[in-house]
Amino acid sequence: MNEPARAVPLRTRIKFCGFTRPGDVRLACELGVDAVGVIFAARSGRRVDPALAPALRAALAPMVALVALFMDNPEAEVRAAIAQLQPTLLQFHGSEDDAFCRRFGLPYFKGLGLGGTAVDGATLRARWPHAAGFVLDGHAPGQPGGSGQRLDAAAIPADLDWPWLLAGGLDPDNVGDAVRAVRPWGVDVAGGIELAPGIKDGARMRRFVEAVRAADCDGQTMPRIG
Ligand SMILES: O=C(O)c1ccccc1N[C@@H]1O[C@H](COP(=O)(O)O)[C@@H](O)[C@H]1O
Repeated sequence: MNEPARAVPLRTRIKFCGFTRPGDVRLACELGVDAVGVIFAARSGRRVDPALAPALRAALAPMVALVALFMDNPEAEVRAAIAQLQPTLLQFHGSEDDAFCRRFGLPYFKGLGLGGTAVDGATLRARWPHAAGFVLDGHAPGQPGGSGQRLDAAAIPADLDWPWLLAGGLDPDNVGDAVRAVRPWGVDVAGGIELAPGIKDGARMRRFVEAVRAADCDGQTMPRIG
């Protein structure tokens, strides 16, 4: 008899965010991450000038997603950044509504600070019905991400039946336990793999990926086919 489908993902997706150097992008791709993020939010120490974006894109390996991150940027800025970076996905981390997020014709993730709040998955899906996924961060609503604040597992909407990334204060030493505890669809990290804002640390990137893959192997059973 077939075993029921598991809600637990067999492989946790990994997004590394806040790249400013092509060499760091190249190494992240070699380490096997699913996505690399470039930040255009004004309130970020990792903000990239759109003129530097083509060099980051050129460093990307085939089959790795490229994410452009915004936080309440004017539409013209979003369009200019998209033209330079040519991302595969957008991430909006401010007060953007669904109509704004979808007007660029690319799939988007909505980033949300859930610190000190309770929200259910049905509400998120109703507010951003075209979101390809959500990034759930530990900082307070309205604040920029990349703050290093952990997300309380109790704040994760139990009914969210859509791709979502766990974010906020993850690093190579805590990500394995975080994955085992909440089994997110994916994880998203900026500060925990850096030497300084926007300057990635190769050893930390490698240890982060290894910790996620080790957690993926724990307690997982492959679904039986046929
Ligand atoms: O990283 C930033 O500077 C940033 C600024 C504004 C909005 C979002 C931002 N980053 C996002 O937050 C997560 C978690 O960051 P951290 O690991 O806690 O440092 C990061 O991956 C981005 O998606």
